[in-house]
Order: sequence, then structure tokens, then C-alpha cells
Amino acid sequence: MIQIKKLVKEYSSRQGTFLALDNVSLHIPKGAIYGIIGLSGAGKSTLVRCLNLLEKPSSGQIIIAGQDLTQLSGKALRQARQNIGMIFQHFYLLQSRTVAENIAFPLEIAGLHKREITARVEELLHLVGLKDKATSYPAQLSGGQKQRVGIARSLATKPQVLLCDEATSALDPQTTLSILNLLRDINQKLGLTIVMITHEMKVVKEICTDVAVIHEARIVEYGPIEFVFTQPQSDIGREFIATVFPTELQADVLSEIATHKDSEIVRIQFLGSRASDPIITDLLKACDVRANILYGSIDHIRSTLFGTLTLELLGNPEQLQQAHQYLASRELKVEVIQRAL
Ligand SMILES: Nc1ncnc2c1ncn2[C@@H]1O[C@H](COP(=O)(O)OP(=O)(O)OP(=O)(O)O)[C@@H](O)[C@H]1O
Repeated sequence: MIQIKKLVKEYSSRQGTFLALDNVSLHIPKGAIYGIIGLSGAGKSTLVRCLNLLEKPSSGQIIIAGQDLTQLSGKALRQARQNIGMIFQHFYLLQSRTVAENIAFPLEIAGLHKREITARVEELLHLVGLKDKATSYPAQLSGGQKQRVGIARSLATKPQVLLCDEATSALDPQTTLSILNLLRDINQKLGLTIVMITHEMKVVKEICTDVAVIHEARIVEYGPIEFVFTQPQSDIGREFIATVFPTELQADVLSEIATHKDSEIVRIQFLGSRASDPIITDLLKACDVRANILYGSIDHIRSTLFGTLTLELLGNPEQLQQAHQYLASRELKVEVIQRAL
């Protein structure tokens, strides 16, 4: 649906040029909820603003639904933009217009008849659960309700793509969840492709199908979220994952265990139905090792169960090797965190 090819964005100022996007390429498939995560200043907003040409790329291509936006200007670009909705952290609603009038705004600009506008606004109010707020003004709404108006307005012209720039960053955790659920519903009901720009891994974990990590203007890793969460390739990717799945052991625990003889610490990860397998019981039955549970958690990545178990395994080198072979035969991802000397 979206092809980003060798995208470069440089900002020029009196101090010189600053490279905000460095050769970014990404394919966002139709129907995906694609997270783009990065620290402040990584280039996320620049990337999302380049996607609808609010920001003009220095070079590279943005191909949406087969059309290269970088080749368009004037009326053709305005028309192509109708296929791309956008929502923002600070909503940007028109304060002097009611909820219904805010949602109607892009339809008025598109030149629809009043009757068509009224019908479409009704439909959208229903979709975002704001039927009873049609005549309210933005100042009378909560943050979550304002974002619902933003979503309805962005969908007015029936776009195929929705860009979300930190859309839940100004909301409390519960409201964030309700907005994420709404976006997931819309993605499923309308087959909309959603790009979520965020600095919060919990947003990615909740609804994204895929994620790209952007760091210092470059994409440092990307892929389906189950893959990135279980096999992160970059330090920054690992740091983001640790914000939602903290598995680090305290340094004093590690140094205490380091004094044990014939011991190693392993972290095991499970996905899907494996997360509820009785893995320790099975391991101890199959192998002549002892196990000491140091940390365990079970959570989900989107709707898939995700478990982490950190164990101290005790046994001689052959017994430990046997345990590794057993865990590998169960197709579990095992990482050795520390081995006794
Ligand atoms: N108009 C501009 N002129 C010069 N530099 C800019 C401009 N806009 C952004 N930058 C710089 O480009 C880099 C990326 O900015 P961008 O806003 O894309 O980051 P971000 O990842 O969205 O960060 P944040 O989450 O803090 O908004 C930053 O170092 C920023 O200072």
C-alpha cells in the first residue's frame, strides 16, 4: 500500500544542513497497523509529514496506492491527499465549530452536497461513538472524545491510509486503550492501512501488526511485531522492548549467582499457545538438571500470548548441554545471560 523508497530529508539553516531522514526505505502492506517508533528527535514526525508531502522530501519516493506523491503538485496532490487521513497528538479541532461541523469540514472543502454531508457525518459519529455529542463544542469534550472527533474527521473523505502522529500521547492510559481499540476496529471494519508514529512501545504492543524502529534518522530494524519483540536486532530496539517487558535482573542477584558452581542463567521466551506450556516440569522430567526461577511473566503482544522465564539452571556441563538440547527441541528461544566461571 505504501512504499517509501530511499527517502532523504535535509533541513537547511544558517548553521548548515541537518539530515533528519537518511535513506529510509519501508514497505507498509495494505491493511497493516504499522508502528514507527523512535526517541525524541529520531525523525518520526518528519517521516510522517513526508508521507503526505506536508514536508517535501529532499529525495526519494513515496508511493501510495501505486501513485508516486513526490511527482505530484497542485490539484493532483490535493486529490491524492484525500486518500490519506491524519490525526495528531493535539487534535487540532476548530474551536468555533461543533463536533458535527468539525467532521463536516473536509467534506465541505471536497464540495459535497449538504445532504450527503449530513448523512456521512451521521455515519462517522456512529462509527466513533459520539452520536450524543454532535452539537457539542471541542471545549466541552474530554481528550479521548476530542481524538474521536479527530478520527471521524480524518475518515470523512474515505481514505485508504490513516497516519497517526503520537495520537495517544496526550491521553491517560485507559483513554489510550479505548482509542487504540477504536483504531483496531476501524482497521478491521474498513480495511484501512494505519501508520502509528509513537515513542511508546506499549502502543506498538497493543495494536501494531508490524514495527520499524527509527534511530538518528535511519531505520535500524523492522518486521512483524512478534519477530521484532522476540529477536530484536538493535540496542535501541531492545531498550524499547524492555520498557514493556522488563526482564533485567538486579546486578546484586547476578553477582550472587555468579558465585554458584555449575550454574548458568537463561532467559526463555514463548509465543502463542507455548506460553501456557508447563515448561519447567517438562524440562526437569526430561533432563537431569535443577532449576531456580528468577523471573517470570506472561503478557501479550497484540492478541498473541508472550511469556518470559528467567531461570538459573544447575548441573555439570553435560547436563546443561542436555537441557539446551531439550529446550531447542521444543523450539523455544533460549538466551544465556550469565555462565558461572
Ligand atoms: N523545520 C526544521 N528545521 C530544522 N530542523 C528540523 C526541522 N524539523 C525537525 N528538525 C530536526 O529534525 C530532527 C527530527 O525531528 P522530528 O520532529 O522528525 O523528530 P521526532 O522523532 O518526531 O521527535 P519528537 O518525538 O520529539 O517530535 C530533530 O533533530 C529536529 O530538530
